[in-house]
Amino acid sequence: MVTRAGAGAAVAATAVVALLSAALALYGPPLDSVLERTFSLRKVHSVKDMENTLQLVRNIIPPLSSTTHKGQDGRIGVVGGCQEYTGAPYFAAISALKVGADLSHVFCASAAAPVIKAYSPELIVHPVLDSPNAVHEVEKWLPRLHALVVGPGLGRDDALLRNVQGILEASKARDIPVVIDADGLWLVAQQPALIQGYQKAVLTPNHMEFSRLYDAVLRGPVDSDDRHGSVLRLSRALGNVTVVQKGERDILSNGQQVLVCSQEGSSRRCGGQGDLLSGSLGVLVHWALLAGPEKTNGSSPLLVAAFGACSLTRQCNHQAFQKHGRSTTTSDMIAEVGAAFSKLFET
Ligand SMILES: NC(=O)C1=CN([C@@H]2O[C@H](COP(=O)(O)OP(=O)(O)OC[C@H]3O[C@@H](n4cnc5c(N)ncnc54)[C@H](O)[C@@H]3O)[C@@H](O)[C@H]2O)[C@@H](O)CC1
Ligand SMILES: Nc1ncnc2c1ncn2[C@@H]1O[C@H](COP(=O)(O)OP(=O)(O)OP(=O)(O)O)[C@@H](O)[C@H]1O
Ligand SMILES: [Mg+2]
Repeated sequence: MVTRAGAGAAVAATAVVALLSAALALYGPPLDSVLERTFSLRKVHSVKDMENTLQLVRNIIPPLSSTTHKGQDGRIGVVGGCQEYTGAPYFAAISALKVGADLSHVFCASAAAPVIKAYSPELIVHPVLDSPNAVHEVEKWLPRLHALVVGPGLGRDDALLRNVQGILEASKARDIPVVIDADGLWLVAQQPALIQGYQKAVLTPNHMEFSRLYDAVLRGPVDSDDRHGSVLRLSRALGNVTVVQKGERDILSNGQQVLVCSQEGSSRRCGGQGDLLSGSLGVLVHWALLAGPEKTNGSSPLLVAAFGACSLTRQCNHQAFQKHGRSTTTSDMIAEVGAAFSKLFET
């Protein structure tokens, strides 16, 4: 952990922490009161809160043990990858493995499959997403998967999106946690009802994806002076689905709590960093739900998982930038996952 490691101010990480107890009603108290309490707490407790939230992340990480069998620490599926985009699903799926999942599957369009297979012998790649039986082909794997990451490199082809809609519906019916990113968010912006109220969904929009979703769900533009309120409002409007708005600081909310992650990264903004985040989050969501709220001290397991994935991605970015500067790419960041994970979580 950075502060304990003595890096002190070199790493600015801030979590604005849990505001309200689990006893809150579904839609919680008025927005203003949540935000007011968020910021008054934050002024006083930011560094302590950061440390406390990272401790909650540590609590959900399963210990390595000689008695666990292959698969127990996570079988993750990434739904994405088309003719244009093969890097994004690879980055997400390999990140899940590097964080500690045992098996990582990619369900992609047929044109993307040989390319993704050639990047890595470690991934299990299914060329099914553009098949007429796509939903069935993915559905038969669902009982063996702990979490899905939907959207990296998916593209916006209507036929593929229709199949992904079916896959999302099948996943919800089985109560499988889903992280929705990239073009998966495009689909959700067209049909918010797809994830409305699904408590095991986490959305990870970047700046543009957030604006699009906000506009689709709340029928108005984002107030750029009020990012925290905007994230809280979107989460509530979606029925308390967890939302992670990525940016200079990552803002996370489940409509009841707001967390802020400003773990020090770098100024390098190469493509693919968000894929590292969503792939890592797939594993952490599984671990957090397995651990349950007693390990997260009453905080939402999904929020704790999301805070962990944001901190880890930013720490990877920081470490890679120290070595490679302007030439840093997402592959350099993935090479840092092990060391970044140890630094943040294995103290
Ligand atoms: N190597 C690959 O295969 C990669 C593929 N990717 C895929 O590319 C597809 C499209 O993703 P995009 O992220 O481009 O989505 P969008 O097509 O919604 O575009 C986002 C746009 O927002 C802009 N933007 C980002 N942050 C901004 C900010 N703070 N202020 C203003 N503008 C901002 C970006 O420049 C980009 O043009 C997805 O399927 C995604 O997964 C990306 O993940 C990158 C890597
Ligand atoms: N201005 C910034 N300063 C520091 N970190 C940032 C900044 N913007 C984004 N990040 C971090 O970069 C990571 C990816 O966020 P980004 O907004 O680039 O996602 P994305 O556009 O979905 O990426 P991708 O190219 O993979 O699709 C997140 O961990 C986020 O915290
Ligand atoms: Mg993205």
